[in-house]
Amino acid sequence: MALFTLVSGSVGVVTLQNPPVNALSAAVRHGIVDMMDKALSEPEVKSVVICGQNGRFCGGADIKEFGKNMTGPPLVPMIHRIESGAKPVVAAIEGIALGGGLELALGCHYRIAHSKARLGLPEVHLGLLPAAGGTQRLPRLIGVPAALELITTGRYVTAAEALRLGMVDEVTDGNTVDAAVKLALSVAGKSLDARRISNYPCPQPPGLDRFFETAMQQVRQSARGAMAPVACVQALRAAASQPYGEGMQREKELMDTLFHSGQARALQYFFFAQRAVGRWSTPSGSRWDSSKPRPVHKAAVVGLGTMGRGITVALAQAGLSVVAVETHEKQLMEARQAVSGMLERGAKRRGVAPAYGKISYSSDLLPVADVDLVIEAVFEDMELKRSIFEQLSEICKPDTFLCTNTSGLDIDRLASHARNPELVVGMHFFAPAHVMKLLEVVYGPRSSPQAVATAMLLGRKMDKVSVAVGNCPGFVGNRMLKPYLEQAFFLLEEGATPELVDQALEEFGFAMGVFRMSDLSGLDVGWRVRKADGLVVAGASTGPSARSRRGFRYSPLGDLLCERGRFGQKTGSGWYRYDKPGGRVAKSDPWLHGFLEQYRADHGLAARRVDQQEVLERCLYALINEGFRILEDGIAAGPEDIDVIYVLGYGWPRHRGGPMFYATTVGLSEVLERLEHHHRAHPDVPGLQPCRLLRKLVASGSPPVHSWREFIKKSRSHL
Ligand SMILES: C[C@H](O)[C@H](C)C(=O)SCCNC(=O)CCNC(=O)[C@H](O)C(C)(C)COP(=O)([O-])OP(=O)([O-])OC[C@H]1O[C@@H](n2cnc3c(N)ncnc32)[C@H](O)[C@@H]1OP(=O)([O-])[O-]
Repeated sequence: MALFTLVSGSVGVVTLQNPPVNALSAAVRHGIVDMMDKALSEPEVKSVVICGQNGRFCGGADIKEFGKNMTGPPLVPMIHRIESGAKPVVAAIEGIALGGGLELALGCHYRIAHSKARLGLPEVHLGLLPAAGGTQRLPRLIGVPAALELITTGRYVTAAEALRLGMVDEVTDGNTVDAAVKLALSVAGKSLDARRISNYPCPQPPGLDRFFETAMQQVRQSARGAMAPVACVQALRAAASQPYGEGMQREKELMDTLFHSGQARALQYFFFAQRAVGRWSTPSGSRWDSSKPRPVHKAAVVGLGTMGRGITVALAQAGLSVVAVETHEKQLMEARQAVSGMLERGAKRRGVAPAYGKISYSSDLLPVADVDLVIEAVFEDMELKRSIFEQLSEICKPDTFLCTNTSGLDIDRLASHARNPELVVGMHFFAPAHVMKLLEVVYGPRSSPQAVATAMLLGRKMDKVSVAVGNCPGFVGNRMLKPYLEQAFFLLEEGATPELVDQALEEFGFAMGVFRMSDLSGLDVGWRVRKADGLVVAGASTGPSARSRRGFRYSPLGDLLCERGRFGQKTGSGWYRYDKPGGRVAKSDPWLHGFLEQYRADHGLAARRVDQQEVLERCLYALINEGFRILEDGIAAGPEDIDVIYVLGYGWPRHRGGPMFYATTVGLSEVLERLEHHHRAHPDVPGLQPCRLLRKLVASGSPPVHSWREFIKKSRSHL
């Protein structure tokens, strides 16, 4: 819908009305066309202002309409009508002008933005490109290099940067609509020839061909198989080398290749999945809309190792007062310096002052007595964490929330060492904690709905995407990682190499394959967990028991490397070798290949050819299968929770939607059939035995992913 009002005697104000973001739904497009017709035809109207209701200009095309038959007036002619009209049109940009919303503004003759507004063309994040003239008008307005960067990254710019780029004509701190009306009054009757962007020549970057070759190379490399960024470069190429009309035709052709693509569906699923996880629920019935969070103004972080430092920075950047505690004086000094550096760099990136004053440091726990919430981030050891929780229970206020950053230890066991177990939840951050968007909020059977709600809201305040998950070993992310890693080890035993496995996973879209990732995070991390689980037998022999644990297949390959001090990048060698300890560039290691051959010989294993398809099936389907078990156990409420965790925390390629969504693109019956195939070949590997929920979904005709939450609720009693 759109509203028309006449103000100051001669300015027609067209207001978009579609809360919460005034998306350009069919109804809104109808409204704009009708109100513009009215404004352009009524003689007393000399100029027009377009604005959005509720202090938001427009969030772009209505993404909810994409999967359906699109009706209503198309955007391109609607915007062309505004641009070619005889009366000046001013866009009053408050809050947001994104995607089709910015394209609408680019069709106007003038743009005024409020100083807090954000502008951008984020279509690439939805697997699309700006298809309402954005790829043709923006480069004509701000130049090809700047337009290319904004459109291929989809990043938002502040009003200040938009002014610097020439994207807007004015920025105001006051009432934007009033300022726009004032401008509209001042330009009424003036010629618009120089204000119609589509008539502008597109400035050519020097060495046009070279420029676009380089751009395409860089975009292909960072896209890792995503189609939309590549199409964006092609559309901008057309803008730089063809007349506007032909460029628009090219933009349409490219959009047609993207709009119905699997990648676009995956990325739009992921857009809504990130919003769905905020509507959390637990098997015990606690829910996001019935659990009232308690405000957290002052927090404490106990343990200032790598994670503790990142969490401290994220809290301070979110505006909280933080007490940062580290009992080792030397570590406290180093942490203080590191935190200051991180604050400074973060502040520079965001154009704000560093929040040094928000943090106070202490070498003992006493100063945490008055905080609202504590996040414990000490070394991953149950005994150490138990003593910290007991001390905190003595020192803290009775209603202080006690949270732990453990990446897999039993939350409820820790809660039993707290005075008020109901105030204990896990807040599992991902390294680097001040950068990674994901937060697993882990509730135990005794965690109160208010504790979960408070941690979820605090995560959002720290600009994280919080996902509520149940308590079990490894929670969701690390629990699914176990069968994924296990299969990778087994494939090495059967003849694969780390290079082959990693290449398959990286071509699938992961930033790093499983073995390069292990070298980065440190092989000793997994080794410690396997030791704690009683799986490691030092100096494993060559007999059959060496490759079996509790009756199931086990590969000691990772343990054997750790026993040789090969922890990965930090020691200069792991699955790959590096120039020096801490080196980042992985190189094939002849020693490792020799070691694998000897290992196979020692265990009577015959190497065979392993192809990329098998790598994907064994590693990804085992991970997905564990995802179904997690849904069956109620540890995650829905597939969106798992997919958001894997994309934001474990590098699953976003343009594949996440593990559970990906299973639907392959086809659940295909995933089931392949798991059965591999389980027949490896009956001693429970990770390959298809989960009952998967069988049930296939038996029910593989219902669409968005219906699984209800399906699981209904069938939980039978599972
Ligand atoms: C032709 C043209 O070239 C092409 C093809 C396009 O234009 S493609 C479209 C391009 N536009 C975008 O990519 C912008 C996407 N939106 C955002 O980035 C953010 O939403 C936001 C605008 C910065 C607000 O953030 P927020 O944190 O304040 O609230 P929220 O929770 O995110 O959103 C609040 C509610 O609004 C819903 N919503 C937001 N944007 C929407 C949109 N464009 N269409 C439909 N619904 C939308 C969202 O699902 C949520 O719903 P619910 O969960 O409550 O039911």
